[in-house]
Amino acid sequence: MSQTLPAAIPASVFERCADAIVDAARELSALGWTPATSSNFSMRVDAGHAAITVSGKHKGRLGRGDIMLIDPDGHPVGTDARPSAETALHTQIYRRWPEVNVVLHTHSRVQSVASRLFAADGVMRLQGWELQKAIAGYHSHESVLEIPVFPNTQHMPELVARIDAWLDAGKPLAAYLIDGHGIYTWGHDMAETRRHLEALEFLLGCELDLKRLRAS
Ligand SMILES: CSC[C@@H](O)[C@@H](O)C(=O)COP(=O)(O)O
Ligand SMILES: [Zn+2]
Repeated sequence: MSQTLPAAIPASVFERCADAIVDAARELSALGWTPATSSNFSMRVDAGHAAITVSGKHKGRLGRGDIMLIDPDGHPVGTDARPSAETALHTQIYRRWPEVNVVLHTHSRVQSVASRLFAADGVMRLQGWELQKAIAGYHSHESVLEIPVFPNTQHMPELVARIDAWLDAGKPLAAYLIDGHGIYTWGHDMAETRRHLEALEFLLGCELDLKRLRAS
């Protein structure tokens, strides 16, 4: 894929973003969280652009050429490559939080099973776990961390509207699950977003273990 950059974006800046995405994708894939071309990743490049994974590639085997530039509406910039099918979820996050610079979406087994198990409640309520403090803004295990589970759909505007409705109701949002699909989380930078994703994977896994043990 060839990427022409707008004059305002130095090649080194785009390449730094692309490399950070490729490295994270490879590591998350090695954990088994991106099976079979699933998952997508992005990073804000400047106020008017984000770098995002192209659609349909195996995320464990990406190169710099598999990362493309989009505008705030998710349209390709300087390339005819096709951005992630879920680009609208990334641009929504950048629109809603100017301080967010990275979005990670994965499909781990734990995330997928948890999304199904808590879909009927519409939310997964986490409380009492020390690791909740790994999520920005949560300072105690006693806090309540709500992870909504939105119904899956191939129609992104529907999903975007549900997420907007949650936020417009004034509810905090650090991540969300999509039923039978996976998780989205975000952060100020790659390190913070990776921390969120790892913490959530751990917390979801603990909740699943508890459910299993209590049922036995
Ligand atoms: C291969 S199934 C997963 C996709 O449908 C989708 O949910 C996903 O995460 C990856 O889509 P992509 O368009 O490659 O970003
Ligand atoms: Zn997905």
